[in-house]
Amino acid sequence: MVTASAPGKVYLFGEHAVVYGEPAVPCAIERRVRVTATEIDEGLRIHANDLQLDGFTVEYTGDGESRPDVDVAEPLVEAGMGYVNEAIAQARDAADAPDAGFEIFVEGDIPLGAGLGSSAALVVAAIDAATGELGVDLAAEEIADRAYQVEHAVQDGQASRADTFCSAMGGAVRVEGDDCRRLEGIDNLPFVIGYDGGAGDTGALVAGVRDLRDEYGFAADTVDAIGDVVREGESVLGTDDYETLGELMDFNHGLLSALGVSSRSLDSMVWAARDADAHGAKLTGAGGGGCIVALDETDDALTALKYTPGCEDVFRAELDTDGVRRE
Ligand SMILES: Nc1ncnc2c1ncn2[C@@H]1O[C@H](COP(=O)(O)OP(=O)(O)O)[C@@H](O)[C@H]1O
Ligand SMILES: C[C@@](O)(CCOP(=O)(O)O)CC(=O)O
Ligand SMILES: [Mg+2]
Repeated sequence: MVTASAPGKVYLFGEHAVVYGEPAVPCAIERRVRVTATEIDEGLRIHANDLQLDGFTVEYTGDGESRPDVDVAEPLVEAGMGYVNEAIAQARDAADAPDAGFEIFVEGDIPLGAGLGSSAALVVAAIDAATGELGVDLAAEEIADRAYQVEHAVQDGQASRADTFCSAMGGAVRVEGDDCRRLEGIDNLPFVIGYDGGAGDTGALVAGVRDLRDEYGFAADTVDAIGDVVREGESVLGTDDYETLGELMDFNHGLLSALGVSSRSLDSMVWAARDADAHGAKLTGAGGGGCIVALDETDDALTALKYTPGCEDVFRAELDTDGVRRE
């Protein structure tokens, strides 16, 4: 039995545009998904108690034939199970053990579908735990690469390497196309997260931006402009110039909003944080619903968000310098 864990992340800058080759800077946070893998004779048995479909907790045998005993639409079940199935396929491939069976337990403290990268953390931890159980130790870079293949497959062929690289390596990272690197010397940034209790469908939101970009030249320009914001932000990263960082986060949110991926509750949390004099605030991840990230070293944004209608939870997120690790 091997247990591995991997962190979630917030995007300081650059989500969505990173799918089209612009740079992005995600930062790993101290919230994790833990996966325990035990080799069994055959098949795949998954216990994912955090995964609630219409109020049911799901347990199922991922052998391609049986399905959860719940009355929900097949596509929902497939979407929910796709990450673990594909991660285990990667682990079998990496360990050259195509027939290895697994019992998998998943649990974590990252809200699902909320822009904090729970999918990447799940896939990274699952690949490490399952290969570890088969006696194979993959380098973090290889886990990142295999986890990217999984997100790419599950998100219908549209994904960047950002979430999976960040989760595997930890810390603040910079991703531009296939060029992935860790950023050294980044101190803990004063991140405050607001969570509306909702979720967005990453695949559908990414597809929406792609369609806008195909239809309108100015939407393509908006994606390019996000890249410009990231490049500008990089020049002050690692300094204590939170004023400029915050201003650029605000700009980044405006551009994401123009691309149609914000929502009323995300906007109202962003404005609550700004009204409380946070340096800046933006949605994080795919959007549609879920989380915003604000930059504020005081308790003002935290307190304001606590009293913001539509904000269900608010917490500080510490930068996690550890990526994937065995527990
Ligand atoms: N703890 C978990 N247990 C089971 N499935 C999980 C868990 N964490 C994440 N997932 C999978 O990842 C999906 C969320 O991924 P995604 O839509 O990309 O949002 P995000 O990565 O921002 O959380 C969930 O719907 C579920 O399929
Ligand atoms: C929108 C995107 O840039 C980030 C998605 O992040 P999350 O799954 O919403 O945490 C997609 C991607 O990079 O693959
Ligand atoms: Mg995700």
